[in-house]
Amino acid sequence: MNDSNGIRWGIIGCGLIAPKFHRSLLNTGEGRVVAAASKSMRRARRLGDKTGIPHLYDSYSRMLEEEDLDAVYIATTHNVHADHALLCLERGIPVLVEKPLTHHASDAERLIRTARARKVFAMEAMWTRFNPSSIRLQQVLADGVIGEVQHMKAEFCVRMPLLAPKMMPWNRMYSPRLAGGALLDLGVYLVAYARMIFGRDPETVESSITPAWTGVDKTTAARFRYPDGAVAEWRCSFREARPRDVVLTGTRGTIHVSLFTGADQFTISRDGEEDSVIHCEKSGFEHEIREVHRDLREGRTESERMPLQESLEIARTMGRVRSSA
Ligand SMILES: NC(=O)C1=CN([C@@H]2O[C@H](COP(=O)(O)OP(=O)(O)OC[C@H]3O[C@@H](n4cnc5c(N)ncnc54)[C@H](OP(=O)(O)O)[C@@H]3O)[C@@H](O)[C@H]2O)C=CC1
Ligand SMILES: O=C1CO[C@H](CO)[C@@H](O)[C@@H]1O
Repeated sequence: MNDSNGIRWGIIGCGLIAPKFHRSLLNTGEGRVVAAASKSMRRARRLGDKTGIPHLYDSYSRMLEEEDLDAVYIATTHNVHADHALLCLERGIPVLVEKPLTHHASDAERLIRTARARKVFAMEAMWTRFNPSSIRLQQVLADGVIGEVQHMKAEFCVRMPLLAPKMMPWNRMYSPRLAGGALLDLGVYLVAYARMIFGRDPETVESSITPAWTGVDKTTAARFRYPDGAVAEWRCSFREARPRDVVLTGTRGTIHVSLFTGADQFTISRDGEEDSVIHCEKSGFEHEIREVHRDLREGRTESERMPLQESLEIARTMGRVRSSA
């Protein structure tokens, strides 16, 4: 499936995140990006100049036809993730699809049906789940260090200007056409986090949404209730620069986790004890990329840590957040 230089990746979508994926892949030492495609040759060349990716295309399909790729990283806007993943899956090419897997749950169903029918690997790039700190946190929770988790409070805020970046006609973040908005861009991490912590879908969903003038949400807040009485409350926003934290409260203590900045550690607090800081290996895309490589080498068509069914449930829960506001 790969040559002596490792797994051969292609990239669809030559925007901001593409060079980070390229760099992280090189850091794994397990593969390289051999081709990248954009709707615009100018954007493809700009990425090529930055990264040295050898083959650049202004057509996604032409790249898929002409290149011998082991996997494709889908890094386009949320509205077209499903279409671009399907372009690959229908040709039998595995995909790592940037979050959120799709805009609507119905598109996720379509994508998953095709991946399963063709027996081709597909995964949502929920990279935070593969960070060593997330894996360690799950072990700590499973060991009952803070007892049963009763409450999750999470915020992910990133201040986003409404101005269009130079190369784009309109900033994707605020565009309804491109499936922008804080929920799809940031809130998806928190919905996925709640799914990881509580291991199931919420029984009830309450939400409130503050729209930007463009129509997409600039802030979304929600409360999830679970059948055993546990509650997850979270908020995501393009209006504020911070916070980006999670606090888990269990029957025997609390855990503070930083999302993104400082995500390499978490702090456990228990009554009558000194706080203990658990330090973990550095976070980054490298962990999810290595996991994809392992899955591909071992012939799996889904990730055990980020299965497609879970991505579908996350997409459905985001639909419930939108409809309950
Ligand atoms: N994991 C992480 O930490 C991050 C993940 N992401 C995710 O990665 C994906 C891409 O994000 P990012 O790179 O920031 O996005 P960009 O705004 O940089 O755009 C990515 C690509 O989408 C297409 N696109 C963007 N704007 C427009 C437009 N106005 N009209 C038509 N096409 C457009 C272009 O594709 P083309 O070049 O093919 O024409 C562009 O290269 C998203 O799913 C996002 O959520 C983003 C940032 C961080
Ligand atoms: O996934 C993401 C992580 O954080 C970014 C901001 O810093 C977001 O915009 C992005 O889509």
